[in-house]
Amino acid sequence: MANILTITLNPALDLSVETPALALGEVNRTGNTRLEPAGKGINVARVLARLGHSVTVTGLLGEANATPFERLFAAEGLQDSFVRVPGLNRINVKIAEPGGRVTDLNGPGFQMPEDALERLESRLARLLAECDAVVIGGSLSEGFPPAGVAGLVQQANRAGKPVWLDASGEGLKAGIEAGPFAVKPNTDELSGWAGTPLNDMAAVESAAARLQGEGIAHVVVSMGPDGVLWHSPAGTLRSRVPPVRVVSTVCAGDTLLAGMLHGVLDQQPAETVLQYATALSAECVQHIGVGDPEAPGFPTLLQQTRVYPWPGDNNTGETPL
Ligand SMILES: Nc1ncnc2c1ncn2[C@@H]1O[C@H](COP(=O)(O)OP(=O)(O)OP(=O)(O)O)[C@@H](O)[C@H]1O
Ligand SMILES: O=P(O)(O)OC[C@@]1(O)O[C@H](CO)[C@@H](O)[C@@H]1O
Repeated sequence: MANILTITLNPALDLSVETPALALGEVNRTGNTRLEPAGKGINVARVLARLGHSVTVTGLLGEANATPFERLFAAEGLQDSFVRVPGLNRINVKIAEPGGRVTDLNGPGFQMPEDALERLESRLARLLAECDAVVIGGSLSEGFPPAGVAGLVQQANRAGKPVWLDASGEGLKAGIEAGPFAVKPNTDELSGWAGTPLNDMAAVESAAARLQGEGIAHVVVSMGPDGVLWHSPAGTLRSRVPPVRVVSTVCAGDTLLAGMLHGVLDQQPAETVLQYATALSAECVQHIGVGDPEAPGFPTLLQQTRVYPWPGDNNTGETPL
């Protein structure tokens, strides 16, 4: 198993709320609610640890409400190497309605202190020497320069460590220019990068190919209920998820990324990698929180997840392997 470093620049406490159909402007009586330390890099770390990897979490962590994060890291066996900064980590609200509609209310996060990036870079100098791969996930806290993401990617590249990037907006653009090993945009993020709407598979495919043309080995496009399109050096594959009862799609992209990284590091056949990671993300959407490879229903989901070469023999991509 591998040593993996995940970087979260803007952690969050996720307040997940399951509610009957939301009535805006009314008092809504909710069902299950949960407050849990999160943020993309931390979510990815939790899945990787469940898959047996040794994981160090770093980035910037607001010290004013760090305690629940520290408890989670201890409980999940994650090595805590976060740089503490003054202020509060944001609270992100996730409203999950019947039928699987999720509304995210994501806050801006703490104001980044001037010396924080430098402190993080010097922390990374040591951490990079000890890891096999790096994940950079999520948005940037207030004042964090997008060029800082590029700097982190370059630092990892210089250390010879593959970077898996799951950012958005300007952070994603800057990170891509620095040449990560892999990126995992969802369709909206890919569309933002490409500067064009992606209304069908042909448009998604062509934007993903352009992105890979920037010198990125692996482009993993997550397409919600439409599965995944994966451009790798070995070719292009598409996966489709089995029908599942969706409770919350939050963390599905992080679970997918963790599953992909797990399989690629393990040098498994590409079809196996994508099938496993897609099935794990489908497991994730059936409950609040990250995907669970030990869930009783997971073997069935794995069996039902289809992987196809893209485009397929008949140019529809629908020929199962
Ligand atoms: N409604 C759904 N039904 C089944 N599987 C789903 C559904 N939504 C997402 N998934 C699975 O999870 C993967 C990741 O989902 P998505 O594309 O929504 O990621 P994301 O937007 O990055 O998510 P997040 O940022 O909340 O982690 C999809 O590629 C798919 O395999
Ligand atoms: O605001 P960002 O950093 O883009 O996304 C943050 C976030 O929505 O991503 C995770 C799900 O992927 C959640 O745990 C968290 O609240």
